[in-house]
Amino acid sequence: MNALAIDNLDISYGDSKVTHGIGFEVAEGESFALVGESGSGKTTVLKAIAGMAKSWTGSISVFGEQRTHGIDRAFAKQCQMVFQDPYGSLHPRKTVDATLSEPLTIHGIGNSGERVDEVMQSVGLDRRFRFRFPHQLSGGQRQRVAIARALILKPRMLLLDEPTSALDVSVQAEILNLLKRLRREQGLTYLMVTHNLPVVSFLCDRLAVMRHGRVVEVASVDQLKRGALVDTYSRELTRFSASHPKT
Ligand SMILES: Nc1ncnc2c1ncn2[C@@H]1O[C@H](COP(=O)(O)OP(=O)(O)OP(=O)(O)O)[C@@H](O)[C@H]1O
Repeated sequence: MNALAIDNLDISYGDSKVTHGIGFEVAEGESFALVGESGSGKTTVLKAIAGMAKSWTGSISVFGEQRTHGIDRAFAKQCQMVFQDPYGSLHPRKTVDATLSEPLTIHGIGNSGERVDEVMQSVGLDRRFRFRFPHQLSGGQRQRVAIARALILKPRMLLLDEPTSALDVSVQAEILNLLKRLRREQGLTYLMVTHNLPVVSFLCDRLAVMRHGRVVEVASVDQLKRGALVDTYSRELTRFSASHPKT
């Protein structure tokens, strides 16, 4: 079964249509990247899947279930989103413990103490951080908390919106290694938005290149590494990335 199947997806903000006939599929256990120029609609696609962009037509199916236009509990247990900026996405007045316990309370799951302990361990957060607030953590630690929050309900898929781009370069590799390990250990499926093609090569199996709200090419990471993308814009993007490796 596919983890995700998107077909003919048009997403709008008000009168402005942002994506046009988007379609791609992500297999269970696969790591799939959305790349392309700024404003091409990559984050908007993640938001529509997550129920945060409500005006769309077409079809979005997650583990065989058609998505509705909102956020529902059954979906939240299957699929969670991790945002770019861990500081902005964590409540400043909630401790790590409160942040991680909240989804369990909402879903009526007991055993909260043990589950929080277990998830903190799985993302490499020491116990001593459990009752700290976001401002008492480093950027990398905050992103570990955000990933832990996404994992606490044991979802099968993560939507990752540039999960390392707000972090110091020295911390980016740690978080990428963590995401790679978690995927292997938990059999997770990833759909990740990034500008960084080396990140795609490191963490993904396939990618879709987006431009002006359309998918212009779907390719394997092997093709990317061999410089064998075929679309003119995709080739420009890889050339640009090779000459500007840090962008
Ligand atoms: N909440 C919103 N209301 C209105 N327009 C929006 C909203 N969010 C995004 N847009 C517009 O939708 C288009 C796509 O934005 P989106 O953030 O999906 O692009 P992106 O490819 O993820 O860009 P980036 O790589 O810079 O993050 C842009 O023109 C953007 O200005």
